[in-house]
Amino acid sequence: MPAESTLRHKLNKRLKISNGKSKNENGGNKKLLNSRVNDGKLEISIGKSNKNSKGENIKARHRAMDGKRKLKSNGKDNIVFRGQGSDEEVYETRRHETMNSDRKRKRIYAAGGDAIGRVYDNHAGAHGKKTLSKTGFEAVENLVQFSFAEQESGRKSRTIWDKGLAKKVSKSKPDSNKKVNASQIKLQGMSGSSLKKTVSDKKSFDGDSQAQDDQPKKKKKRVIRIDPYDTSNKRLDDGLIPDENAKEKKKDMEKNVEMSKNAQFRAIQPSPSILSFVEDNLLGRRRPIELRRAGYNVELSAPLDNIPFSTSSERECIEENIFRNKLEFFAAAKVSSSFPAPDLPEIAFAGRSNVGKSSMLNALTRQWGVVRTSDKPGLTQTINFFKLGTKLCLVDLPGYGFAYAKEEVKDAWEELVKEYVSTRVSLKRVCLLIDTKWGVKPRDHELISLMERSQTKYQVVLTKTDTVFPIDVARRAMQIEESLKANNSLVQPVMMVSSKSGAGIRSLRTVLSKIARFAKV
Ligand SMILES: Nc1nc2c(ncn2[C@@H]2O[C@H](COP(=O)(O)OP(=O)(O)OP(=O)(O)O)[C@@H](O)[C@H]2O)c(=O)[nH]1
Ligand SMILES: [Mg+2]
Repeated sequence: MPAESTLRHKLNKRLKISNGKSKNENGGNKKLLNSRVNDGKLEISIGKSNKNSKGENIKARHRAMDGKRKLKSNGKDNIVFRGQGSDEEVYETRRHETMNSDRKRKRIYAAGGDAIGRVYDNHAGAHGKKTLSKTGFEAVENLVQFSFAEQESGRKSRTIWDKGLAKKVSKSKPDSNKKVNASQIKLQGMSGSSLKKTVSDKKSFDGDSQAQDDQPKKKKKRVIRIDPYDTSNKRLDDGLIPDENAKEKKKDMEKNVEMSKNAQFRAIQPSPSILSFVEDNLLGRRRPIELRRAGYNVELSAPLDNIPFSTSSERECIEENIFRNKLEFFAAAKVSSSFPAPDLPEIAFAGRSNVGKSSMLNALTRQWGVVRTSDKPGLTQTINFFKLGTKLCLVDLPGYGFAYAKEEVKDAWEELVKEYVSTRVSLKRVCLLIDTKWGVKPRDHELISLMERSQTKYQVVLTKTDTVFPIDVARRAMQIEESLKANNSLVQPVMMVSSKSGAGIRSLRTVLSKIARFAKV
């Protein structure tokens, strides 16, 4: 072992060499201020002179040196070597038993090539005065050896002597100017978990030491930063924001469901027969120029029906004789007991309110104004019976679903309609009107299942086809045909009409006139 004076000299030299940064910051030099051997231990004082290079007094800051890079020691591993100045840092821990019991919290920071040996004993108290046990002294010696060895040889693996225990620590290329962050640290025999352990060990040690208890403990203030826009930790019943979020989410979900329904609808491939029917009858939204090119008079109220007005002479143009007859209202019923005698075959028009039932009667017979219509749902509130000549009766039913009427009144209409379609003996066909835009709704399904049960023949008629594109008319027809394929009472195919443009009306007349021709009461 080198003489005490030699070591003191070397350590002092190292402290001065390493002091570049501190000097810049504080204007003072760190050095071994004092040392003495006391009771087999070397006591050293490390600090800065109060004078800078110009000779002016400055306040010494003992712990300022590389303060950011402190590594806390613990009770067991009470000496830490820190290598700095190359692109890795080396930590060496010393066993607890190598230290005197009252010298447990010693740390040595060794700064690699520009090694800074710092040994301090918190127990010693005063700033600047550090005591070093003999073993600690050896550590300093080893540190000096290590630093010199590294500088001189520049080896790729370095050896640290620590009380006869040699440890090899792999080292990448030495670069004393490069700063090293903690992630680059290679620690032999000390994993992250053991690092954590050192902290807890330190705590337990603190608990044992009476001297440590005497010292006031510094509590770090925990700063909690709250992000005002982050509602992830908010309780649901905390306020309005989560509720609003929930509502928005619900809306989004509903929108997604709606979107997926739309996507499903757009994926429907109509059959060639439906597509050709749509084109032949000029169904769907069409531009006037298109109708003109096809030979229709766009000045007429329902140009595609090609019949200008509703005078009897003009009605002679209707292909089907039965629809040339005058349409006459003869009975209205609010209850089943008010139904007229079932003398004529009846064709009824059912569907949701405002779907266009009454308008269809007018369009079929070309007699505008006989059946009252309105854009306000719920106009027709009774079952209205109309004679068409002496061979057929057309029945206008009240609508179901949304209507401007009281719930109990609407329920009564619905019950009346259900009773009529399921019990009326003279009823030969129910035209179930479906708005092309909206398709079949749950109330429609209710009526369909009722007609299936009562084996009432029904015909699906898509209305208001002029409000959607031709392809969507075809898709809707295809969709309904597909969904109702299995129903026995359904009369195929699905009809498509527009009372406004007159599209498909002639085809519907043809279908219905056959019923009148062959039906027997
Ligand atoms: N664009 C368009 N509008 C139509 C068509 N058929 C009917 N309408 C309109 O739809 C509205 C309702 O027509 P109505 O015939 O009264 O309907 P409804 O099914 O009898 O209604 P309720 O009697 O309330 O059940 C009216 O404003 C009509 O002008 C159509 O083919 N195309
Ligand atoms: Mg009506």
